[in-house]
Amino acid sequence: MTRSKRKGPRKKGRTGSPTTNPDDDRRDEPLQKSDMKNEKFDAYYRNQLAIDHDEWCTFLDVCREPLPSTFRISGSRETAAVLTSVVEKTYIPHLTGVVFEDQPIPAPLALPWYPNGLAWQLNVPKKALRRSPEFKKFHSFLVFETEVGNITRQEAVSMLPPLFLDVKPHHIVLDMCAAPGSKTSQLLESLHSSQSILESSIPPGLLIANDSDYKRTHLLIHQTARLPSPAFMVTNVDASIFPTLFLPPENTAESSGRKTRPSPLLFDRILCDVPCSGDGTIRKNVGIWKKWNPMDGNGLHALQLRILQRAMRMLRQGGKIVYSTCSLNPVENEAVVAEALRTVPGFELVDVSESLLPLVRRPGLTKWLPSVGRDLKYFETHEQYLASLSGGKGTARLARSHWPPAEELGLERCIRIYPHLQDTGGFFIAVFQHRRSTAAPREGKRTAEEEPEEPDVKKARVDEDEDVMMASVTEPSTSKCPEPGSPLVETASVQGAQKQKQQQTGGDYVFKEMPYTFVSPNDPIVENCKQQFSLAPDFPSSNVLVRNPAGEPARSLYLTNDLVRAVLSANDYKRIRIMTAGTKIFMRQEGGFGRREGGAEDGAETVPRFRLLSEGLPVVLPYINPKIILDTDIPTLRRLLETYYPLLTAFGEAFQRDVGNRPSGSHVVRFKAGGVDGALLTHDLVLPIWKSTSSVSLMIDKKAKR
Ligand SMILES: C[S@@+](CC[C@H](N)C(=O)[O-])C[C@H]1O[C@@H](n2cnc3c(N)ncnc32)[C@H](O)[C@@H]1O
Repeated sequence: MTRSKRKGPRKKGRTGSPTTNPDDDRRDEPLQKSDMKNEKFDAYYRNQLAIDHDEWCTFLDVCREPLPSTFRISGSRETAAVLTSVVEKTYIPHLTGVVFEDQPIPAPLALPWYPNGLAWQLNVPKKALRRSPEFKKFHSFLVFETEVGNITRQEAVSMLPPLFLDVKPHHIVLDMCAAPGSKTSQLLESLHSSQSILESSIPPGLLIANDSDYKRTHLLIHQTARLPSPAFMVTNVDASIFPTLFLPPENTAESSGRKTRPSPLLFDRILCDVPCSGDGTIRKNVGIWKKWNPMDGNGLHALQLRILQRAMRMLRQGGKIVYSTCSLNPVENEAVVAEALRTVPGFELVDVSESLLPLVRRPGLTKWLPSVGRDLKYFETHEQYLASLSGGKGTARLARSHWPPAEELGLERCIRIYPHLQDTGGFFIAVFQHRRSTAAPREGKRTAEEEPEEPDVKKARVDEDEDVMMASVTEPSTSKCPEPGSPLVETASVQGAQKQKQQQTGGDYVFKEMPYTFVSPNDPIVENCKQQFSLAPDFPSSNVLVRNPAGEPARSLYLTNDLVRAVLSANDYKRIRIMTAGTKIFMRQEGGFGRREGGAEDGAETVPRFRLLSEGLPVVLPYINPKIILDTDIPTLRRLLETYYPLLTAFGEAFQRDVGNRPSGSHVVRFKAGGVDGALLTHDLVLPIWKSTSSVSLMIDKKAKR
């Protein structure tokens, strides 16, 4: 066995991460193929997965092979189309038939089930990728486009849940266990699917991405930063007790001016990509070969179930939930799905056998046998298991729901992806639909009768308490995945429950983030920004917010859409533990003061100057008066990219004149598409600049400049 020479303590867990996620980019230490075996894994799954001996051998062989790299073209629709065509027409012809060190190297392959050819698989040894002249060039292209956010590395199976969720721009979406955010990014792209390369049309819908791990919410924020969205929020709560969110009371004609009660917010789409034992990632996390134990999955069942049940109670009628894991274990998959269907009425599994057709899959299991202990003791029924515990008196670790249900629930509609089917990791997906009641709901309007069984907060609490009790016999005291092979923490999760309660009641419990506060629409700074950029009268000034309790525009101004505004104004930020909301659009320029329009002529009435941020520009652009945008060309862009603060005199006459006529401060420039001296701009590029007395600077970050 090959071991690294690293001394000192081993990394905690399979990946050192609190959970397993196919997209966590850490791999275990290398392991020889001959060491890739685990008798328990073999014995447990050989009979569970309903595949014959030969196929099981192929399954294991593929598990011993490294996982191919996969990536998704993820920019706006136009960028994606341009890049796909570049890959197909420019790179693929050069990468076909390449031989490296006498080995034929396969060309990149479009994943046949991913819509519009936007996802690719690369089965190339690292050495060839870095050293073969053909692949080296392609590698640089991938690295560059990944840096600027047009390409996202993501495991093939991890791309599936968002596809099955089918998010539209008007949907209200919750991603319950979202960090580090690969699927969140995909959901965000769907929410913004109608946006073009230059302008974001603010989607009417909403995406809340949540994770209970505070540190990991920062990964989530970082990962989603390349698609700034006024329709996006990040929260940091335990998904199994995700608080009911409210919308403000409406003053409608029907209520004849009377204030109605706040209404609970129901979701159209919910993703439950729950923490799991992660043995489907064995090709990448080879340490699983050494540490695998069925108790890892047994211990997570209760938490997974509570997260799914909570999602079901927050879904509107007609809405969809995708439940997914990267585990092969039926106890974490079909057993959770079955118990959720049994306990929350009104739901069914969607038959997705005709969706994403080229995807090779296996149906969900209807029979399985849970196993207990390090020596894999199997029990046909829960009763037998209970009887085995010191004459029936021991503490139960497994619940009845670990075993298959007695009733027919359509579990074969679940999807199992095995590594050997199409050279991927292992994965599990179930798509739930909340059945509509016979009183058909009207599209886009959520009325009381459309609400699922449980918008009643009091009832939800009772159910949650029951679930917490159930968790006490089955669940590790932490909500994170146990280290594979580690003994389960079998004590009651009383502390966990107390912590959750504190969190639910908004107690001060370590939540130190600043609140978002809406700025008065007539605030002089907002007014000044509006005047400076000639913003159209319909610019949503009432959706501008800042991050401090006083609502003081001291540093940054953020913009949300109406729905995010509604959620922020009707819910205590501490109760829902808001990490971010909306998009940063303007930022105070240090040392800059401007005279307020209509103020005293002598300049006595001044306000701090704010500049437009590049990440906020696509959101603000539709409101900017086109007349104030400075049109220029590629040589100007080149000069601005090459030099940090080029003097005005360094530019062509026209640009010098146009900029020279403007006051110093923040401005917007459009670089027209076209080609000059071998440089080609395939589309117009609109970017912010800062003009000082004698120089101009492009206000984008270093990475983007590169
Ligand atoms: C499988 S990972 C999610 C991967 C993510 N969906 C993606 O695509 O990048 C599971 C996540 O659940 C989080 N988690 C664990 N317990 C949780 C809980 N009770 N509530 C919310 N999140 C939880 C973990 O911190 C982890 O980030």
